[in-house]
Amino acid sequence: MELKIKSLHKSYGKQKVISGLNMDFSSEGIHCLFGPSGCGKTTLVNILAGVIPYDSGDIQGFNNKSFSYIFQEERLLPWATVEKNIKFVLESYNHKGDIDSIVDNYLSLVDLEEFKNYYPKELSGGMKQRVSIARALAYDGDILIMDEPFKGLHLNMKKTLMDYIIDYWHRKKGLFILITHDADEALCMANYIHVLEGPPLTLKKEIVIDEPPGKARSGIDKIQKYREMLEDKITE
Ligand SMILES: Nc1ncnc2c1ncn2[C@@H]1O[C@H](COP(=O)(O)OP(=O)(O)OP(=O)(O)O)[C@@H](O)[C@H]1O
Repeated sequence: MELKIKSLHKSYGKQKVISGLNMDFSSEGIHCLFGPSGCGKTTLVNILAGVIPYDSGDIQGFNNKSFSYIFQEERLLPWATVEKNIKFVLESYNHKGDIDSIVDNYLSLVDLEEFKNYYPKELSGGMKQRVSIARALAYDGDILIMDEPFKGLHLNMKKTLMDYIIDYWHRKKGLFILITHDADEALCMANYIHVLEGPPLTLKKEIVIDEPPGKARSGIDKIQKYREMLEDKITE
């Protein structure tokens, strides 16, 4: 399946955030966008998901896809309970299946079953982030976009969710995009790491991990090799 960006341009006023970017997401896997704060990663995934427009260029293969999107900020509906926040998305898109049990399953995954009747303002930042993760996973779109999904989460919860998302990829396959600043997260989850800089957003290097998503961490020697490649690229 061709999933490509060709000669993409995007400016905010006079600031060129993306200027002639070419990237290829056609290979199945977890693709990590790894780059410094402000280089344009969120702008790029917002364009891919159709959240914001682009100025010019060609985006191939993304138009007819549905997206599950874990936004960097949790974007919950303030007037709806935790349960309704997830149900609302599933019902709006005529999700097939038993919506009540889907909601319960994902609330259990993020350890929030007891908070299903709470409103967002009654939750901590990390709890809101977990609702947002549950909502995106429950929606089960064609492409999963995760913009710093584990920021602020406790280590155990982060590990549970990383394992879940890796298993989920192995069941579903296709394209998952992970934005992170954390080399360990990138190395643990991804099999393609696009090392970026900017703005304007530029692809500095693509590291292909010769293992399926999640598998590189099974051997310390394996992960070390890729860590050295990644650290080389950061310090270059
Ligand atoms: N809506 C907007 N209006 C104007 N400028 C924006 C807007 N959104 C982002 N920018 C600018 O575009 C640049 C890239 O922002 P973007 O959020 O895409 O970066 P990022 O790599 O995702 O950063 P971070 O890792 O900190 O989330 C930044 O300089 C930012 O200030």
